[in-house]
Amino acid sequence: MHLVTAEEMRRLDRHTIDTIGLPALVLMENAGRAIAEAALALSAQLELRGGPARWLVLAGKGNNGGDGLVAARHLCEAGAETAVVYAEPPERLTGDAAVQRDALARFGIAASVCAPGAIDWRAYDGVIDALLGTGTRGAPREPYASLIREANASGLPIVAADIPSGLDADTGAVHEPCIRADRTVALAFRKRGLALHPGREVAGDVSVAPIGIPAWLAETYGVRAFHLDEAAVRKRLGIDPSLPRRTDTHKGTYGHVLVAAGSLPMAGAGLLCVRAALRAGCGLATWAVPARLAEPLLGRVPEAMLAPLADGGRGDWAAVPAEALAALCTGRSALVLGPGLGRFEGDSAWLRRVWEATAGVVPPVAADAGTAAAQAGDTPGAAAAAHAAAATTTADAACAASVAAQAGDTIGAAAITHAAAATARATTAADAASAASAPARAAANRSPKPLPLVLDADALNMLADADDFAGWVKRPAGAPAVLTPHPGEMARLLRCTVPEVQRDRIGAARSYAEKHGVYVVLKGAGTVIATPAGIAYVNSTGNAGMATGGSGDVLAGIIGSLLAQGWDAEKAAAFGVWWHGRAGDRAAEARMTTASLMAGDIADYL
Ligand SMILES: NC(=O)C1=CN([C@@H]2O[C@H](COP(=O)(O)OP(=O)(O)OC[C@H]3O[C@@H](n4cnc5c(N)ncnc54)[C@H](OP(=O)(O)O)[C@@H]3O)[C@@H](O)[C@H]2O)[C@H](O)CC1
Ligand SMILES: [K+]
Repeated sequence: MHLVTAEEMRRLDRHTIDTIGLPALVLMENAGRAIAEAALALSAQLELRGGPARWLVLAGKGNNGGDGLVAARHLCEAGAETAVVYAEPPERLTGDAAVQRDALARFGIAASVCAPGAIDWRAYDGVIDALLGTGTRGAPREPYASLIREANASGLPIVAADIPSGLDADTGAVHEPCIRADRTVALAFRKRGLALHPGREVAGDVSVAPIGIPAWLAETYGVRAFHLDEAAVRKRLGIDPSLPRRTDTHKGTYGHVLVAAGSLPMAGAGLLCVRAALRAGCGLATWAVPARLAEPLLGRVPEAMLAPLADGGRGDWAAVPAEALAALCTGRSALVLGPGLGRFEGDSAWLRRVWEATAGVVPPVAADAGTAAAQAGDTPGAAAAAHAAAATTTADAACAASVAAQAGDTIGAAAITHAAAATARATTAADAASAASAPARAAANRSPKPLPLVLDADALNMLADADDFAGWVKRPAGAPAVLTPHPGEMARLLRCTVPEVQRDRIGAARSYAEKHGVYVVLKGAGTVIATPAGIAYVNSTGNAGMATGGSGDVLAGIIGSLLAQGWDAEKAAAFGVWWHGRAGDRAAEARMTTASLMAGDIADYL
């Protein structure tokens, strides 16, 4: 379940040898035996030509090579025809690997030294790659490089010891050349590079073999990266993926998510997000949209409620005050903001007001009436009043009234209805404001209730453009922020390049999460989830068919829905990502090719 770096592995290795007292040769013996067992299991599946399986072990000069030599012995004992090719003259082997070299010679196993082009690959049924392990630095040099190329070209099944030779154990970067394994037997712990792309593609089926290093040692040494598979979902996150429910529950038990998403050219983003949120189990979902979109969207998701926000007839968010959205948050249990939102003038400051309102801070409002109400501590009232002040049409003022009403704020609603009437009488915006301000000012003294927030898509670009993010209010424990950037958005947030993000995805997500106290979901193959406490998960589910428009909107809806159901952010983000990938895999299985996958299919297979 843990994902370790080469350096962490060395420390765990040393502790086991020096403090626990298991000799390194014991670890190597266990390692080699596990590799041999994996090879034998693979032979059992292969259609061999009748006789015993013929295995070729490629051995480097380090301990990875030593593991291979042990595997050769066990294969031989199990009746397989086994030969060893050393990448370097065997006298260069030292320490435990040299012990194994000598034992191998006395065992009577055929061994030769590599001469590029001299191996008759047709004489074997499979290859054990024990050339390079966690001691690799940079791209394989000769003669390792030639052996790797020949092994790949042989078409024989390859079992890699610990990692495929040529793979960067820490980052998942694949050097040229790199072994393309059918199976990898990771020793003691899965190395990070086996979970991260592109390393994951060259590793084949990965299994983790216990070799005598206790799993708890990883915790002691502060290993805080995890492979997110079903075992981790169950054991580490403590989640039963069938999400059983108590019978004596009702829709109110499962939270109410508010999705603020969609604009004229991208209304579908909101549609996907809301549908996914409902499929992910929230009791209620409200979809806030620019008012112009409301009518065409009526009935498209009959299970969700629509909350039209006065938009001056534009069909986008440019004229929607942040306070109007903040007002809608009252009575909701999570907000998803961003899918299909678009960009507009002053949007970073707009986002800050939503951020602060959802963090429990009274947002500063533009209009006098709003300011007065805000000073009275009445956010929905303030928002409604500000909204009304900004309203220039009867329709917008009426829309503001509906916002206040939906927020459950009857005083604010009354204020706005008042304002709407004022506007309808063709009075000025100032009249509307003053009509609104009195009742709003009289509103009860109460602080806005903080709620969890998911920021996706353009909301992330707004955040990236905010020069003052470090100064934004820190979110209280019950109102975490989950950010779901793709690598481009992550690069903008970190002010670096996409290749820099991709070179160290765990580091990128983790550094931003720790610095800003947020949860980061860095999307892409092997999605990384990072927490403010420095814990990171690398997801194991999903497929390339999910690289399609709307897939991220579905994910944001799932995470928002889980947050609305009261899940803590680490579980909501990690399980949400795993479930999203799992649904994508199930959807792909139902089609002829992953290429046919559409984002809506993912929501359908939740
Ligand atoms: N996990 C455990 O506790 C155990 C792991 N075992 C296995 O040991 C390896 C790590 O072994 P190590 O000896 O540290 O390293 P390698 O075998 O990977 O590499 C050895 C030498 O290879 C040379 N090297 C490094 N980079 C390159 C390169 N790019 N091209 C060619 N050669 C390279 C380097 O020698 P130099 O002379 O060049 O410095 C290395 O010394 C681990 O992966 C497990 O398989 C134990 O067997 C059991 C316990
Ligand atoms: K290897």
